[in-house]
Amino acid sequence: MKTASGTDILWTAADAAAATNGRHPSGRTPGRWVATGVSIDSRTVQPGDLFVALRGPNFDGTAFVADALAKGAAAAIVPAVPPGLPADAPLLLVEDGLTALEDLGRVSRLNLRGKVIAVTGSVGKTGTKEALKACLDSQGKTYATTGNLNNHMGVPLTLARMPVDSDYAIIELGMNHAGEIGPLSRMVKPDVAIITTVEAVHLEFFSSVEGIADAKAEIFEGMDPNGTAILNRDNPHFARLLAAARTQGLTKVWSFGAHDQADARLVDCSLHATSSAVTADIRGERVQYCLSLPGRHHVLNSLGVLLAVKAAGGDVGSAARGLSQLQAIKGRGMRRRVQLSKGSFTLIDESYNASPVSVAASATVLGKTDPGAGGRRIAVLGDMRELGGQGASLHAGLAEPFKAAGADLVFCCGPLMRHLFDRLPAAMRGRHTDDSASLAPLVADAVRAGDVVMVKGSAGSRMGAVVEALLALDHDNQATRADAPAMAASGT
Ligand SMILES: CC(=O)N[C@H]1[C@@H](OP(=O)(O)OP(=O)(O)OC[C@H]2O[C@@H](n3ccc(=O)[nH]c3=O)[C@H](O)[C@@H]2O)O[C@H](CO)[C@@H](O)[C@@H]1O[C@H](C)C(=O)N[C@@H](C)C(=O)N[C@H](CCC(=O)N[C@@H](CCC[C@@H](N)C(=O)O)C(=O)O)C(=O)O
Ligand SMILES: Nc1ncnc2c1ncn2[C@@H]1O[C@H](COP(=O)(O)OP(=O)(O)OP(=O)(O)O)[C@@H](O)[C@H]1O
Ligand SMILES: C[C@@H](N)C(=O)N[C@H](C)C(=O)O
Repeated sequence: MKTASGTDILWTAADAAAATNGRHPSGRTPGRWVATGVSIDSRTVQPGDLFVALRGPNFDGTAFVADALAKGAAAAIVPAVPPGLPADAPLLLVEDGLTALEDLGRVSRLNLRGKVIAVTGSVGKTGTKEALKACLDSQGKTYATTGNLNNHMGVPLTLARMPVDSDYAIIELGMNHAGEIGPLSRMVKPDVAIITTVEAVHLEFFSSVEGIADAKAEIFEGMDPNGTAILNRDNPHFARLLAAARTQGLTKVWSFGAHDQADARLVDCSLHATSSAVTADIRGERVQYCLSLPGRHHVLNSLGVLLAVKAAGGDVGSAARGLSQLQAIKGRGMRRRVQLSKGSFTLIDESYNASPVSVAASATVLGKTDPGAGGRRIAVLGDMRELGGQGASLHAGLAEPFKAAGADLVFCCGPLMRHLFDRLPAAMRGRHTDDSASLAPLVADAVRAGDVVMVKGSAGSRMGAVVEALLALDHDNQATRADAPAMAASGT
């Protein structure tokens, strides 16, 4: 159903009331409103949204209903009637806001006519989700999780916003504790589920990486036995995940990787500074493509993407062409050329998140990127969070990847990164400070024309401050994307 201007109608008053068991506070019928979006935040609500009031650690969303309606929200779902609203305000009264959001999500999923591809894994969820979207957009109406909305609120919100006539829905599932993915999977009911990889990420609430594998395997819990599980054949936990899929009754378990028994098998690849040329065999179909993101890790993720496209009934050749159009996004590998008074330097912004495996992968990409004349390879690193008792050793262990990558200087901030800093050869040590705010000006002072500067850290380390300080050096404040042009490329 669409509005007169062609926008998808996601919810009518009657459908939302039926889904949530909600009622108008007056006891009358829920009214005649329609919603073209769903929001849980009055600060970003859009005209036509259905605003769902959640209770959080800092606020009670009910307090923002009037604001949401004033901004054009079509209606609000509330656990209590906010004071001061007219008696005919478009409200649905429910027991609990989050439960109502989950109800909307579940009903939306049941009504979907297309295929759902769910993505989890220790790293690469968002990248894989974005790649799937780019691959499937040309093949049918494709809907995907926005950004990183992957938790117990983000996933039902994502489902509640899903147009039910989508041909493909790509839903990201995240966790940092056991028992979180299972309920999300039962809500999402994936037709195809990918586990990108299992690594020491979010270790804090697990006693072992095997525990993380088991938590990721919960993604099978919501699947029908006819669904397809897609696993990383090169990962040491492959056998454990395969066994879990079988226990869940799944018969179709496909794998990807360089392993010679992988269903999507890497045949050949050459890695360059900003892209890779890949030849792969996807269940007997030979494809060659240019992947416009650098690093072997992205090459391996792309095999999982193509296999998922195949499992969802899409066209692999067309999907492979989509992989040449991907662009790294802010905080996740976006490259900028920053113009100084004389010459320029390249900034690789990886400030969104960090874990041992992803920092090591970024070090390799830094190593593949040749500095310009007189330039150096510089890494600027903030603490990797949520690693529990192994944090110190996992930070120190990053010295080897940066040495192997030929990094010239490493700047660090945060108490955990001290362990890496102390492990580096003296010549590689830039500076170490307590936090990103104090490191930012030191890095800005040190950088010079020709340098390649990679900035990475967990979100909580706020490495965006360093990125901002480097962008502020731009001579005319017009730093340009530097994903493809003019970057020096080196072969494998
Ligand atoms: C509920 C919510 O969305 N909160 C966001 C809000 O927080 P804030 O502190 O302002 O308010 P409250 O939560 O107390 O507010 C209650 C509601 O009131 C609304 N509200 C508030 C003020 C106002 O003026 N108007 C309002 O309407 C408010 O929107 C609430 O609905 O804003 C913060 C800043 O923008 C957000 O950070 C906060 O988001 C929370 C943290 C959240 O979890 N949001 C999800 C929708 C989500 O999916 N977020 C993802 C990040 C997911 C993530 O971290 N994933 C992990 C793995 C999962 C781990 C899991 N166990 C977990 O702990 O989450 C991963 O590694 O990927 C995202 O934002 O990207
Ligand atoms: N297979 C992989 N191996 C190692 N690093 C990877 C792999 N896939 C992606 N990465 C790196 O991991 C980091 C996070 O990527 P991405 O945002 O896609 O992961 P994510 O699982 O969505 O993370 P989060 O949920 O914590 O936001 C990036 O630096 C990315 O380059
Ligand atoms: C913010 C969340 N999506 C995340 O990525 N967390 C890890 C710990 C990080 O910030 O590196």
